[in-house]
Amino acid sequence: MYDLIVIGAGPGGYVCAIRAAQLGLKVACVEGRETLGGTCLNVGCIPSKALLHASHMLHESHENFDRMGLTGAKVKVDWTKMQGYKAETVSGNTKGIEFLFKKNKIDWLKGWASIEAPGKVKVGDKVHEATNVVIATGSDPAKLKGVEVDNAGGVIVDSTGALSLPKIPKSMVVIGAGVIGLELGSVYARLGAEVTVVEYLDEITPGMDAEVQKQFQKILTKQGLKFILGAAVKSAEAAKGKARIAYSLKKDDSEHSIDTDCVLVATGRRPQVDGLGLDALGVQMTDRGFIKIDEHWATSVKGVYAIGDCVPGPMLAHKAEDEGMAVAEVIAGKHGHVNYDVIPGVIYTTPEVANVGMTEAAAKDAGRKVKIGKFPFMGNARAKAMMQADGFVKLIADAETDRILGCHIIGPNAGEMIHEVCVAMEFGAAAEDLALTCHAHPTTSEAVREAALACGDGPIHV
Ligand SMILES: Cc1cc2nc3c(=O)[nH]c(=O)nc-3n(C[C@H](O)[C@H](O)[C@H](O)COP(=O)(O)OP(=O)(O)OC[C@H]3O[C@@H](n4cnc5c(N)ncnc54)[C@H](O)[C@@H]3O)c2cc1C
Ligand SMILES: NC(=O)c1ccc[n+]([C@@H]2O[C@H](COP(=O)([O-])OP(=O)(O)OC[C@H]3O[C@@H](n4cnc5c(N)ncnc54)[C@H](O)[C@@H]3O)[C@@H](O)[C@H]2O)c1
Repeated sequence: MYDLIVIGAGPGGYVCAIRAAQLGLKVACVEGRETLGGTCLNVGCIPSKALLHASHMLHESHENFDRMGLTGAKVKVDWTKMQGYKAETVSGNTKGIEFLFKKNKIDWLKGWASIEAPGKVKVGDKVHEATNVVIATGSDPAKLKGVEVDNAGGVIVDSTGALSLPKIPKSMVVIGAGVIGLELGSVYARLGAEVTVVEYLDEITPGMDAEVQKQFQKILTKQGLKFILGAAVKSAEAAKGKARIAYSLKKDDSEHSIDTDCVLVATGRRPQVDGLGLDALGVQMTDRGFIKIDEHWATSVKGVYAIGDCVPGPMLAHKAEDEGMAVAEVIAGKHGHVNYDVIPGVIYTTPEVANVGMTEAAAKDAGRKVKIGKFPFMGNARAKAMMQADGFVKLIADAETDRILGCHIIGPNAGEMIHEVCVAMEFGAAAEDLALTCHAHPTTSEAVREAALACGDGPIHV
């Protein structure tokens, strides 16, 4: 008999299991994959960042090394070796979780789970009992009507297939200008593919600050990505190692097609709850197929909780991790807490794009009077030395109280820099608090301080 069985060992599930064990509970975690770590470690965050890193290095060597006085033979790509580097990065991390499970005395129940009744989890032929069950089964790529994904074929693929293509395609069409489409589209553009992104909406990265969207699209276009916006994909068909994509433009309903070597379908993800037996158990779901939870991550069935990508909210590893820790605290009789207003989002392209809190439009829609402090990386010495001075920091503060409401960064190290704003927001800081904080020189973080100064008497370096 366990105190807790967690179903799914992604960032939500494995973090929940570890925290619960640290709090003294007897814990098991069920995982059907061969390795722990879920989507994120196996076919998501980690392998994509390995390919982004390697392809960024290649791009630097081709585009910037010579300008820095680094000359020599042109660096070439060994795709098999790059895949090996990616696999090693993944296995280093998944084995790390296995070690942490052993260290914390968490039983890994190998196989696919279903919930027979509250407190009864079936894995294979065996039913395990627990006082509490946490569902952390994550998400899968969403299907697109008229487009059949075949990852093994390597022509029409989703993100999982795109991480392991048999060869670098000469051309690629990405359906969807969201995070996955732009990260993996960037990888293949840097590796030499001609990449065209077809997006249904009139702008890229829906939900992001409008100024960042425009600048981001401009920079990616400069890097060679082509964009077809306001276009609804109707079908994609594979034949003889190639594919034809048909789409219509929303503005005039005109029909078009593109022939390409590879199609990446990146039109979002959907919660993965099949086979768990939630219907029979009476677990209430939302209209969009997510598990309904209350403010303590409890489902409608007593003793059954849910976290991560299978519940509403941003589909991000760190959001899942935070919920994992919080629900473990709740189950252990403590106070779990997640501040959903301060969850950063990062796109790991070059430059990186990072945000936290409200966009300018959202703040205004909510009836807030705002001050905007903007600072371009052109005025930042470190960014210039790194040859990455495109982009800016945009800080949004309440016009009356000066309290920070949000921050949007496009530029070098944006994904690291955003955290000083997250901490400031957690402490309820004003823009002036950031402006008065000494920042080391020369760092890209100085741009955040300058944006905060821009909310007051003005920045120094523009
Ligand atoms: C290409 C890509 C790149 C990404 N990059 C980032 C990034 O850089 N940063 C970021 O924050 N997010 C990123 N994400 C999103 C991130 O991967 C998810 O938000 C995160 O993995 C969600 O964690 P989770 O624990 O809820 O679910 P998952 O990681 O999906 O894990 C769920 C686990 O449950 C297992 N499971 C499912 N059903 C059962 C069952 N019945 N029995 C047993 N086991 C089961 C699955 O096998 C899986 O291992 C990326 C996603 C993709 C696809
Ligand atoms: N760096 C990160 O944090 C990171 C990286 C990768 C994935 N993720 C997470 O994974 C999830 C899925 O990512 P994603 O990029 O697949 O989804 P997304 O929701 O970010 O983007 C999907 C895009 O596809 C477009 N689209 C939908 N149907 C279309 C059609 N028929 N034709 C053309 N365009 C269409 C949408 O308008 C949208 O812009 C996201 O929630 C994201 O948070 C995060």
